[in-house]
Amino acid sequence: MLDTFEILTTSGVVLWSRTYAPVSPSVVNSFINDVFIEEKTSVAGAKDDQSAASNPPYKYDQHTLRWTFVKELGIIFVAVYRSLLHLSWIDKLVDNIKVIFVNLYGEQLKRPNTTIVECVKFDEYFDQQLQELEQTAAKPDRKEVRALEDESFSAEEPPSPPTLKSRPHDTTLDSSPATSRPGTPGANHLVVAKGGPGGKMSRRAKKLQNSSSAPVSSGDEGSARRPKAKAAKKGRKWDADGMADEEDDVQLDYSASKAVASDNEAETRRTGAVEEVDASTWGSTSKGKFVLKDLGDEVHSILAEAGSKTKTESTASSGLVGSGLSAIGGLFRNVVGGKVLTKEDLDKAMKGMEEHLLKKNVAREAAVRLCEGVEKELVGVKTASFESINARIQKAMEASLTKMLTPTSSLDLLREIDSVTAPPATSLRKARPYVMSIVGVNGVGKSTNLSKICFFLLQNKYKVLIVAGDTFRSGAVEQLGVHVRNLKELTAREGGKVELYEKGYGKDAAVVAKEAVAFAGQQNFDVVLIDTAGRRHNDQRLMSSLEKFAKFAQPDKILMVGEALVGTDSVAQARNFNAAFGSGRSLDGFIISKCDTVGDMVGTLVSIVHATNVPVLFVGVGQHYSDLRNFSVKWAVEKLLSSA
Ligand SMILES: Nc1nc2c(ncn2[C@@H]2O[C@H](COP(=O)(O)OP(=O)(O)OP(=O)(O)O)[C@@H](O)[C@H]2O)c(=O)[nH]1
Repeated sequence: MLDTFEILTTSGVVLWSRTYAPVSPSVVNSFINDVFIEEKTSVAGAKDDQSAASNPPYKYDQHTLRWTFVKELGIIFVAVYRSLLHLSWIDKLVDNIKVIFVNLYGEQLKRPNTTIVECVKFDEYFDQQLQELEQTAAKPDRKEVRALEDESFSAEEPPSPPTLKSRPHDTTLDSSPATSRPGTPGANHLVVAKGGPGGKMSRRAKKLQNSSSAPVSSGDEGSARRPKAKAAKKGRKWDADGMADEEDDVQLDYSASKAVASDNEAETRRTGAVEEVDASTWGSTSKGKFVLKDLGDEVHSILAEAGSKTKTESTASSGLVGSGLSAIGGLFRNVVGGKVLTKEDLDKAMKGMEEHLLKKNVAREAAVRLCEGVEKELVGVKTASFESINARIQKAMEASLTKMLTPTSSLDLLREIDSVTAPPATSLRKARPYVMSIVGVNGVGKSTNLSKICFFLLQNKYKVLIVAGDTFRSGAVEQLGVHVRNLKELTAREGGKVELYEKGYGKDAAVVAKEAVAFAGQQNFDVVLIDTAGRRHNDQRLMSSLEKFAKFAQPDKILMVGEALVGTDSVAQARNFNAAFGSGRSLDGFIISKCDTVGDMVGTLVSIVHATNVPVLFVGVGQHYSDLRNFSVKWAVEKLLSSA
């Protein structure tokens, strides 16, 4: 969609760029020449904070350029795309990127003798914004399609996932080449030299560098830019006895999957993906440890801060995303101020709120409970004016959601692990490995997210044993083996260590898990991560084996992976898994996977927390090892309350 984005000085020095499709250098050159040198399009009167939408688009050679600039710093932000396309979000992207970049590097660039500004981390911020805005923009299309296909569409249907993107510098989970967006060459993480000898990189030089490393155009840029569809994982069907209805009688032949694995490995080596992992792209150190960072929160707070500075601009016109509370406020226009609110006054508004939550994929029973909480908060409140009612309503909704989603105890995983693997000298407990197991229905992302957690632990230098506890589905052990090989390569230089414990197929998973935990103790592993077979939550027989599993493996933590796009089934899934481990044992947390595919329809996490009172620990936001985030209540509330 977007061909290239550049941040450059008015004299043509590229500070940072991201290229998705080759664009002739003459496009941006002539833009700079016409607009900033010859001033054919006047910028003299342009203000520092002029938004991209206020600047006339520049068109050249079938390309449209949307731009803005910061006069004080002499920096231009320009997005280039094919004129044939209509990118409704492009102005917002340009404006938000300007705000973020200036926030991050503005002060440095203002210093008189600045010679170097490291922009390595800016890739992440850019990706976050691009992904968020693309997803926001994709929503109306989905609705239109649904409206055409089915007039009676209900919010409980899972949304069709938007296209997935590859992050150029991330490590792919499946090791398949990241073809969707050609990677920005490493040198694009500019070391900006301002005034330093030999430090400047001209835009032209930059282009040459880009073109030498960017993939050759196929001549079909449209398709080249479209992410390659990933073959959907085939869900295994179970019969009444808990056996798979296919392949059972077949001699399991893993040669094919092994071939796939080695192909993937070869591809990984060829692309160098695993070589290029950079922990700083997703973790930040805290007391010497990496913590999962919440980029969305950070970006939103940068944007919100910038927005609050611009008092004259309304939230919508400031180009900020995620300003959902005001959208909800609209539901309550029927409420008048200056009176003590009664249940009757609020009835209509509560219905509107319920509908809104249903559209966000929140299960009905959870939506009803949330509305009750808000209503309780508001009945009896005396308000002076409409505005204050509005503010109270927004606050009450936010409070209700926040209360529901906020865990009641600390979820510091690393501290928990340390307390088990290295108990204080005064403790009577002996050091032992920390055991974690992952459960869930088929294909939700158990192995993938287990691997993401492992990557996180390896970044923190833990010694991890991954246990192939899916002794049932053909290929499951080999798939986990591929993850382990990738993780090994990734962390070879980091100091962490990971091994696979596997006993093939057909064995009792509970026994394998127990033996693995004992093995981990003997071999001084810090953490044992046990993968388990996917199972339907309403399959009594398969679910009952979880009780034995919990008894044998004695996990410190049992996490269930739930898909963000699952819909109303999430409540039953969460309840059944939570109850499957026998008396005295239940789930310890959820990982909500595939959040990147649902935009702001993140209601599933509300539904499952409501159903179980078990907290969400992590969210999966993509198909890379680094695409795991700590769950942020603020992030979720913002998404849930944004306009549907
Ligand atoms: N977009 C996206 N895809 C994900 C995410 N997590 C997992 N996936 C994908 O979901 C698919 C299934 O993931 P697996 O980890 O194999 O799922 P599983 O639950 O272990 O599958 P079974 O073992 O068959 O039950 C894979 O294609 C993953 O790449 C995520 O956060 N975002």
